[in-house]
Order: sequence, then C-alpha cells, then structure tokens
Amino acid sequence: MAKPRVHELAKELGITSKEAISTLQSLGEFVRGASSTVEPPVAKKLRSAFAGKAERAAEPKSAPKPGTKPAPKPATGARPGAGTKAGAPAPGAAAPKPGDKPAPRSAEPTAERRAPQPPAAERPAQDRPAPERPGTSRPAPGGRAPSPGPRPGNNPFAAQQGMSRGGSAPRPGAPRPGGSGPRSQDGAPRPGGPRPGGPRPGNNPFAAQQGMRSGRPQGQGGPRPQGGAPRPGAAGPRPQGQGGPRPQGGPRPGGPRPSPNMMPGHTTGVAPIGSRPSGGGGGPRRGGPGGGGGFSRPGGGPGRGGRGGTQGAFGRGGARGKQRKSKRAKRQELEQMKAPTVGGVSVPHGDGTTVVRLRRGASLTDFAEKINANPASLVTVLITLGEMATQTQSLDEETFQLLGAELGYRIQVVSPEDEERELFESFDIDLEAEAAAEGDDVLEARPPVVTVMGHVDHGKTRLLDAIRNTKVIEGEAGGITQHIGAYQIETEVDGQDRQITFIDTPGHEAFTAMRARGAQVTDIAVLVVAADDGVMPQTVEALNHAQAAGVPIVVAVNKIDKPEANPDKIRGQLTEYGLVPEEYGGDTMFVDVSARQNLNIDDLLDAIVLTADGALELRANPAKDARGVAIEANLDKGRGAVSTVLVQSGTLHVGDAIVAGAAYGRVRAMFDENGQAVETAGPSRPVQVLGLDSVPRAGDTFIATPEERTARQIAEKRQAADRNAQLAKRRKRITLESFDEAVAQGKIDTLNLIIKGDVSGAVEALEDSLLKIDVGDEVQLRVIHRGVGAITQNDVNLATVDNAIIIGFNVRPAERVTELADREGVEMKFYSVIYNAIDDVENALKGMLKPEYEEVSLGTAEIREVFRSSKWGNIAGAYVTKGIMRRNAKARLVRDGSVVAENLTIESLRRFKDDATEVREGYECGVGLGSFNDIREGDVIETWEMREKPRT
Ligand SMILES: Nc1nc2c(ncn2[C@@H]2O[C@H](COP(=O)(O)OP(=O)(O)OP(=O)(O)O)[C@@H](O)[C@H]2O)c(=O)[nH]1
Repeated sequence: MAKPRVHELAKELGITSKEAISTLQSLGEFVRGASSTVEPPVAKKLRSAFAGKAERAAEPKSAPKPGTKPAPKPATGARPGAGTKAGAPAPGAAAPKPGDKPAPRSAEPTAERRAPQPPAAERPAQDRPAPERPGTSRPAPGGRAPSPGPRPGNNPFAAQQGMSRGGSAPRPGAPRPGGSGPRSQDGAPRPGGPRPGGPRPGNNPFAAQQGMRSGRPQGQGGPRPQGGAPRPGAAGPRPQGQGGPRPQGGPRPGGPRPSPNMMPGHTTGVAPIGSRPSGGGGGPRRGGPGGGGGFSRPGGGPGRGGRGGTQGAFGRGGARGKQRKSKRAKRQELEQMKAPTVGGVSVPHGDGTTVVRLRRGASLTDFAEKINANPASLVTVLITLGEMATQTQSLDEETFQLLGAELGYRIQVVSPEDEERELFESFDIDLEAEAAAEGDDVLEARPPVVTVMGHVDHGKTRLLDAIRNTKVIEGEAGGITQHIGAYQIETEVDGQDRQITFIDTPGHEAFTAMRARGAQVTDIAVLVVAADDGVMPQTVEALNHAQAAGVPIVVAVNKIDKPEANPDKIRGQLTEYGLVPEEYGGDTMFVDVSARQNLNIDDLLDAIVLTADGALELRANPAKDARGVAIEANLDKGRGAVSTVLVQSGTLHVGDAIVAGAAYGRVRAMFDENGQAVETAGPSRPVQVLGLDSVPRAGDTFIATPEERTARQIAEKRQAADRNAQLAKRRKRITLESFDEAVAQGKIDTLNLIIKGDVSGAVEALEDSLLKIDVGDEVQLRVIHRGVGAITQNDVNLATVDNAIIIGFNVRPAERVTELADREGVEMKFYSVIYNAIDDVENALKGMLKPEYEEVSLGTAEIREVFRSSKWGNIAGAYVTKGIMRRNAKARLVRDGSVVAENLTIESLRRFKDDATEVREGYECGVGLGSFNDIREGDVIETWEMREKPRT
C-alpha cells in the first residue's frame, strides 16, 4: 500500500495541510511539506489525534476519554507489572512530562492533546480514568495500536523516551504511588519528584521493554540513591534524557540474552534491553547526576541520550538532536521498536509460522534481506546461539533452522527444483504453467528415454552396444564403460517405427547424478541382471534408485547364452524386491537376452515400448523453445565446450540462445550420435551442442531463451548460487578425519566408500582388506561402488548422494573431477600403497570405537619412615624418587621387587602439615593408603592412572 501524503491525510480529516503538518510536528513527527509521505503509523497517529479531537469536541469535558488517550493511563502504570507488557506501547511513553513538551501542545489544544499525554498528566484526575486502565486502556485504544509505538513519544524515540519517561513517568504519575515511593527515598532531589520511581516502572509498555528493568528497579527501589541523582537533572526537562542514559549504558552489560523472554512477534524481546538499562541505568545515574543534566550517560555520551533505549541496543550513541532525526532514522527506529531484541540487537521476529524460503547455500545477508533485518544483527544473534558466521558466508540448513527457531521463522531451504522454478520465475519463465497449458492440440508423442542399470559386469555396456549394433565395447580398456552421452535408435513395434533414446552412461550413478540436480531424465529403467550370477548388491541399489524415482523397470535377464544361466532364479529373486514378472501375474516385463549373441534384443525393445505405452503417457510440445537436460559435456581443445543435451520438450535449433546450468551461449552447431550435423532437435532427441561458454554438468537443465541476454543473466545467477552452495557444502560432507565425529554425534554409523584403482586386482584386494577390518558392530563399512580407471564425475556424484569417501588407488581424477569433488565437498584420498589406504580407513573406523585405557605410571616414592596413628592408621613418610605422587591416584606397594598390594589409593597426601594434591620428585611427603596399613620402611609406592590409549 502506498504511503499517504500529508495533504491526502489532511483532506481525509477535513483539515488543512498546514494544520496537519503542525499537528504532526507537535506529535513529534517532522514532515517537510504537504506532499511528503508519512508512514502508516504516523498517519494513524494523526488520524487518531483528530479523532480524539472530534470526540472531545463532542464531549468537551471528558476529553481524555479512556479510549482516546491511552496515554494517560500510563500513570497507573505505576505498577511495575503493568509496564512490562510488551504489547502496550506506550502509554506511558506518551507521557511527556508536563514540563517538557507539554508546552507546545498545550499551546495547540487540539489534536496534540489527546495524543500527547502531557495533557493527560496535567488533566485533572477526573479526566483520566486513570488507575484502572493502566493495562487495559492501552489495549483499548486498539485502534491506535500501531500508533502505540509512536504514540508514546509521538515518534519512535518516544519509545525510548518512553522509557525514560518511565523513569520520569512521572508526569502523570508523579502523584502516583510509584512516584512517591522513590521520592521518599531519595528525598527531595528531583523536582519532578514524582517522576522518579513510581511512574517509571509501570508507566508504559515501552518502559517495560526499554527501560524496563531500569524502571523497575528504580520504581521499587526507587531507593537507589542514584536514581535520585539523575533524576534531578532529568527532572529537568527532558524525560528522555533520563531514559536515555540507562539504555545506553546498559546494553553491554546484560543485554545479550534476551532470548528467554523473546516471543516472536513481540516486543518482549526487549528484555535484553531492559537488562542493559538496569546495568547501565544504575551506572549512569550515579555518576551522572553530577551534572545538572542528569543524563550522565554511562557511555559518556553527552546528553543526547534521550532515546537511548533502542539505540543503546545497537551500541550506537544516542541520536543527535532528538528533534533533528531524519525521517529515515525515525522510520528505522520505528521498525526497531517493533522488533524484539536478541543478543542485544533488534531483529524483526516472525510469529513462529512465518515461512522464510532460502536457497541452499544462502548467507545471513540473504536471510536478512528476506526478513528486512540488518545482516550484522543476525551475526550477533547467531553468536548468542553459539555459532559464528560472517554476513556473506553460506550457512547450512541446520544453522538456519536454529536461527529461524530463535527468531520465530520457519525456514525452508528450497530444493533444486524449487530453486530452478524461482529463478525462472524471476525472468517471467514459468515452465510448469507452460506445461500445464499445453493441451492435446500441441502435445505429440515422444520416444521414451531409457537408462540401463545393473550390477558390475552384468553386461550393461554390452547390451547398450548390442542395441546400437556397434562394437563399442571392444575399444574399451579393461572393459570400463567410457561412453558418454545418449543415442536414439529406431525399432519396429507392431508394424510401426518407434524410437527409443538410450542414455549411454549405464549405471544408476548417472541416473542418480541427474536426480541429484533435480533432473528427471529417465522414463524407463532397464535393469540388467546376469542370469549366471543373480541379483547382486548393485542390482538392488539400482532398482531402489529407480523405484525411488517412480520410474518403471524392464528387466533384461542377460547372458542367457551361458550354460549356467538360470533366468527363472532371477525372476524369483526379483519378486522379493517387488518386481513381479508378468508371467507370474505381476506388471514387470522380464526379457531374457544375450547381449553377446544379440539374442532377443528386439524383444527387449518391444518390452520397453510397451511398458512406455502402458505405464506412461509420453508426450511433449515440439513447437516451442527447447527445454531439456545436459547429459554430459567436456571441453574440447578445438571446439570449446561440447555438451550433449537431451531435449525434453520444444525444439532446439542451431542459432538458439540457450542456458544450461551455469553455461550459456548460442547454439553454433549440433550433431547427432553419429556425428552428423543436424539443424533441429525435437523432444527426446539427444544432440551434441557447440557454442556454450563453459561446460555444464550432467543433470543441469537447459532452456532456450528468446534473447541471449536472458540466458546470460540466468547463467550468472546460477553461477552465483553455485559459488554459495559450494562454500556451504564444503563444510558439510564426511571426511575420514571427521567420520569419527559424525558417528559420535549420531549422524552416521556407516562409512561409505567408493574404490577406484588402476587394475581390478588391486581394487578387489583393497576392497577385501577393507571389509575385513574388524571394527565391531558399532559401525559399518560399505563399499558402494568400485571400479577400474580414473575417478569420474559419476563417482563423485554417487559419493555426493551417499555421503561417501572416494579412495583412489594408483589413479587420479579425470578431467574436472577434482573441481567437482571440491565443489560438492566430497573427499578423495589417493594411495599407491595399499596398506596406507587400509590404515587410514581403519583409523577412521576405530576412531569411533569406545576409548581404550591403559595404565600409565605416574611416579614412585620410597618409604623412609612409618608413622603410626590410631586415628589415621599407618602413614608413610616417603620420598618421591620419580615422577609425582598424586592424591587419589591408584597405587601399588612394591617390597623387595615384588608387588605386595595392588589397587591401593593414595587417600591422603601431605607436605609437612599441609594437605597436598601432588608432590613432585625430590620432595618428601606423608602418604596414607587408606585402610591399608601393611607398610614398611624401604617399601616403594608406585602410583599410576588409566589414560585413554591412542588406537593403533
Ligand atoms: N556370455 C555372455 N557374456 C556377456 C554377455 N553380456 C556381457 N557379457 C560379458 O560380461 C562382461 C561384462 O560386460 P559389460 O558390458 O562390460 O558389463 P557392465 O555391466 O557394463 O560392466 P561395468 O561397466 O564394469 O559396470 C564382458 O566380458 C562381456 O563380454 C552375454 O550376454 N553373454
């Protein structure tokens, strides 16, 4: 809502702008002219001022109606309790002492009046319903609720002043109980006698907050001599002054832990401030008084202390010239008044249900922006919660949750998908709405996208190869899959040509990597299980991944050419995992194939198409800008970034501007899986794209944008988000060194490893050895993946998802992998000696075992004399020959080289007549071994203690 301008308000109230301005001024609000805008609370104040006027006009005498001017009540506030209510703004505050402001106002009978309590104070008792309302009245004025803040003082300061006022509260209260209390004590000093203690405490809500404490103390204890002192001065003219000092001085002392009292959304938080005041308050007063000003502010600040309250909380000096505050400053204070404080700073609070959404890797600055707070204040709050962070440092979700809980916000760290959506929305791109709006008229069938998964060596690559009818596998070193990208094939099903797109990176790793980035690429998973082997750990892992993603599975029972193949066994095994073959009444298609002999490959393709047709409705609109996912990418020396993208909807054309992850550019050229240049690529078509400025990651989504500028801006935002996320993650994942700690915190109990080696023998040997490490039942070691060859992006992605550590034996990371691991916070350890790897893992595992203790000798002492005492038993007069004797240490007695008593305790130890805790080598001492009395001259006392033994 727009802020009203003064002349608009004047019009609304049926007065002239000039009148409105002067009224506002008398209310402590300074506006430049008729066209100045005013904050809603100020507008409200003005309205209520005139409302009051109107009322008074109607009932001349009762001007001070309860409702109208809450202010007066404050008086009642005399009771400390009253004041405390956070809610209540300021009645008391309002109370400008008679002396102070009144003047002006009184001059202008009208509006000001009601607001400014001063009048109230002055008014005859009758007017104010006084006493009763203390608490109530405030509320009543509900309407002014908002104003409360302002009201008190008319302006933000008021609040603070209020405080002081509280102290001074006096005005109204002068007479009141509180007031008198104090007075009586200090005696005369304050002219304003009245205001001293009484009023303060209860004066008004603000008081509670700001000066609360100070108020209370004084009120009650009015007693404090100091109180008196300052007041006198205070008494002087400005109410504020008095208040000021306290707050300021106070801040540091106790301010900090407000939390307890904090109530989201309430000013209660002030407590802290209050605390300060108390501290500071006292201080100042004492010292201050000296000066006539009475404002001796602890901080020494010259008398501008007035509104110190809140400001003090920020550690700033008081305002300069109270009347000279800029609008901005006043607005800020107004905001602050609404904000409770934590750790001595004022931060806007939520009500416990306020949702704040943050990107993963967001910083305090991001959070501050969302709640309209000062980032520096959040740093302070975080410190009070025991966490250190800079304003721009990325924080993990836990930290935000902690902070959110403290401040009354429900933190939602947005998922990658949400993040994408929000990012696009900021560019007016709403992919969901776009998709939702597409009807049958534009949607066309698209080929299914298939990922082949399965256990190591069950024939995934060979199968993909068979399907494509190329002999890729023969070119591979050591049988390790090196394919990257995707390809599309055509097959005839029921007389129709149907296409199927295969992701050419077998294994659930790639699948998982894509999902980790929020990309749903796969429509159908082909689970390859070797008929001669059976369901293996990764078979289960793969099917779990697919099921978790809700992707239908087609089972390819491979290697049926082998004599030992037992396809039925596979069917039986998989049934246990919820994959029931159609022939058994389930809905999963099983196809027996031989990748090596190209047996039943067509049947498998049929099954894929049928499953797609039966379980999925795969359609997309080809007639729009392309949207899809980057499948793989690499940097080519000659061609720059080469990215394989899978178009999911729309059509990609050469020349389109695209953004893929944090990379962007114009499509310079496109090639299909056979290296043929293509001009366009429609839904489900994978193509290699040249023209991006950098390399996207597998799973990064891409979109074509009408303008290249948009693509660039989206890329830049993603880059910034990546940087932040990277910083946040860096601190998160598991390392061998931190494993121990993570276990201790109950965060994990399994050490996941990925082992990569140069030769399969080494990998197997390492895995075997690692699995043989005996660490008991408390923790487990799980090798979630192993393979021969360089550490790849897939390895890192898998480690990211499963929180694993990568062990590289005689291998190094592939291109860009180190960077990725670093970004994802995945630890990679490299070894060339197998035992070093075993040692490290063993140490990490053992670190979390219960500590073992060993006996460590502390020292020996020779008994030179035995003192017999009927009360204490025998005491050994001994001479420490080595180390130390320590009271309560364990001991044994050695006589002539043999141990004559074990498990004794040094129950008493003395140096001459004094008890000693320790006696060092070269000194004499008296040693009592409790009830053990069989000691003789010449015996040796050996002491020892149990210490935790470092694991080996
Ligand atoms: N007899 C027989 N052997 C096969 C068949 N399919 C694959 N193989 C062999 O099984 C071994 C593993 O095949 P791959 O295709 O490399 O298995 P993979 O699952 O891709 O293995 P990774 O890439 O290491 O996970 C190779 O020696 C293949 O020749 C088949 O249908 N019959």
